[in-house]
Amino acid sequence: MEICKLQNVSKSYMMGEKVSPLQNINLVVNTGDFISIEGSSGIGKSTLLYVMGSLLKIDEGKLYLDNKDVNSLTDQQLTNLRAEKIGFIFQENNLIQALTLQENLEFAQALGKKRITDSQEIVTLMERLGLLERKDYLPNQLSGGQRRRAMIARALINHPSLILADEPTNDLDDFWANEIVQLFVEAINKGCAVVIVTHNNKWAAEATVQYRLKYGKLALLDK
Ligand SMILES: Nc1ncnc2c1ncn2[C@@H]1O[C@H](COP(=O)(O)OP(=O)(O)OP(=O)(O)O)[C@@H](O)[C@H]1O
Repeated sequence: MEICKLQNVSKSYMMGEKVSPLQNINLVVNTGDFISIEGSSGIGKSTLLYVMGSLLKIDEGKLYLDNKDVNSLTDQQLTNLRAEKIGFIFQENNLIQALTLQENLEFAQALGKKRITDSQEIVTLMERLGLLERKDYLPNQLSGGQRRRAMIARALINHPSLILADEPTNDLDDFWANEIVQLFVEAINKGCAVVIVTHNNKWAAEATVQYRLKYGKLALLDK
């Protein structure tokens, strides 16, 4: 099942000089896909992920999420679609600073498909991510790696159809990075699709489909 499609998508920034990180990009993400996108720093990987999640407006082309042309959706419909179907893992901390880790996850659940909080599910996920003993901590009281895992928990808690993860293994040692990849694989086996952006070849190679972004174009890498 197709969850995200980019059709001839281009995106530029104008800040004095024009930068065009995405030029005529075509990409289809289906349920069950595990896709990695590699590329050097500043090449446009985050831009691509933001575009895929419809968090950045594109200049040209079409974006389809859950088989819907995002241009045909109202802001509210798009907000609901993102909250219900997409789990974002940003490079920057997107946890709510005034809420504890547990409250952050409850808040995320309240915005999700079911719009109910399920404490058992939160406990199970926190346990898996080694965070249970930190459930009452505020985000800024967590270590960098714990905070990264907390951001991943927030993205996974609502069982999204699509996970868009920007450098998800940053701040993590090999043990936890491997655990995160395993969690992604389990989510994929339950019907999710995962797209990770990374400059780490080791974790990129865990994906079943690998792309490299270079000079505005996506190239498929041989496995
Ligand atoms: N809001 C913005 N306004 C102007 N230029 C931007 C903006 N966001 C990104 N850029 C530029 O677009 C290019 C791509 O940035 P992007 O963050 O997508 O790269 P990246 O591959 O994710 O980099 P990194 O691996 O370092 O995180 C960079 O040259 C950056 O300076």
